[in-house]
Order: sequence, then C-alpha cells, then structure tokens
Amino acid sequence: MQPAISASNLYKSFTVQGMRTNALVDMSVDIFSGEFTVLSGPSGCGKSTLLATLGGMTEPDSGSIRAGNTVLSASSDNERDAFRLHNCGFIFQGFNLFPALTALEQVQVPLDYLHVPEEEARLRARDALERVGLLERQHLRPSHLSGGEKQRVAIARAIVKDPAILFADEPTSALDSTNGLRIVEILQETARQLGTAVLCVSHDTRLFSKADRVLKMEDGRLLSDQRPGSGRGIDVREDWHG
Ligand SMILES: Nc1ncnc2c1ncn2[C@@H]1O[C@H](COP(=O)(O)OP(=O)(O)OP(=O)(O)O)[C@@H](O)[C@H]1O
Repeated sequence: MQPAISASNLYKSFTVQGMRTNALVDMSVDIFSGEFTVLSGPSGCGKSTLLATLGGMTEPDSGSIRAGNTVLSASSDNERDAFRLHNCGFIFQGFNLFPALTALEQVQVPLDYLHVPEEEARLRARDALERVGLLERQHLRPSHLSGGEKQRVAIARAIVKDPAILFADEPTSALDSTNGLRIVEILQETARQLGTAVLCVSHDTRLFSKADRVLKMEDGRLLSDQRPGSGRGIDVREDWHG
C-alpha cells in the first residue's frame, strides 16, 4: 500500500540560549490512507514536532518527506502552503474558531480559500456538519456551543475539503471523557468512511483501543509501531539501540 505521507530519516533540533534539544532523531515513518493512527509518548519526546513537520509547518534540518508525487522537503514555502491548503486538515486542542462566525460559516472558510462557489460551499459545509452531528446547531456562534461541540465544528472545518491527511494535536485534552470519546469516534469514522489518513497526537491511552495503529515515540525516535486489533506489533528499539 502506498503511504499518504512518508518521512525518511528526519532530524530536527532547536537551540535556545545555547541549549540544544534534539526533537527528531533519524525519524522514519509512513502514514496510510484509511487508517486512524495515534502518536503517543512522554511530554517533550517530539510528537508535535513530528506532526508539524509532516504537515509542512516546520522544516526539518535534514531528511525527506514525500506525499504522493510531491517531495515536501524539497518544496518552496509557496508550494508547501499550496500542498497544505489542498491536502491537509488540522485540528488543535484549542479549537481555534472565529468568535464572530456561525458554525456553518466557520466550516465554509477553507472552501472560500479554495474558491469553491458559494452555493456548493454551503452544501458541503452542511454535509460536514451533519457528519459530526451538528447540523441543527449550524447557526450558532462559538459562545453558544459546548467544548465538545466546538471541537466537532473544528473537525467539520478540517474535513470539509476532503483532505488526504488529517492532523490532530491533542484534540481531546480539553474535553471530558464522553465528549473526548465522541471526538475519537468521529476521527475513526473519518478514516474508515472517507479514506483519510488520520494522524492524532495524544497522551490519552483511552484512544489506543480505537486506533488502527499506535506509534510510540521517545527522545525524538520511534519506539514502537503497533496495530491493537491485529495483535501484531513491531518494537523498533533494536534499530537504534543495537
Ligand atoms: N519552537 C521551539 N523552540 C525551542 N524548542 C522547541 C520548540 N518546539 C519544540 N521544542 C522542544 O523540542 C522538544 C520536543 O517538543 P514537542 O513539542 O515536539 O514534544 P511533544 O512530545 O509534543 O510534547 P508534549 O506532549 O508536552 O506536547 C521539547 O524538548 C521542546 O521543548
């Protein structure tokens, strides 16, 4: 199976006040379409850096990232922006909604950027809101929505353009367990029903049972790669300890 996005030998370090942190160390990973992949590991191990690098928001120091026929790591800033606009959806812990816009208007925003005609954009936005169970709340602004509902609007906004890859960074950490579970189920359905490659960073071990694949990181490296449903798992530590 061809991966939706493939990273090879990524290195990324940050130097602050003379102190260097290696956030990614020889990181190689493939993320596949139609799978809900959870990326986990202790705080500071490099999860968000990996997500931001795969999503074209952070440039690696070295290594390559390929998505289909596009070599992202060799692209200009403009080419990476265009790749993100057309192929990637993003969901963050803090929802990042516009206070003045209704749920329907929020979801239409990415389609405006893609110059989708108004009427088609409205229909697609309604369809995305229906997928997350919020069609009846389409005219409400964020101040009238619960935390879980806001995150569902953010998901609808991320999936409305039918992205090949959906990146989620700690999407459940601001939510109670019922709302968190609902979000996870929507992410799982998005992978299964739309064929999206979903990559979700989370500390929350409750997500693991819903994931098709669980990647664990430590100190900027991949520690293990497991498929909970299959009973199969690959411990990749010997690759770098040996
Ligand atoms: N912009 C930055 N400037 C300096 N250091 C950074 C920057 N971004 C990340 N780091 C450092 O790189 C390391 C990896 O950070 P990253 O945010 O990827 O970890 P994480 O696994 O997502 O952590 P958490 O679970 O706490 O969010 C950390 O030591 C962090 O302090």
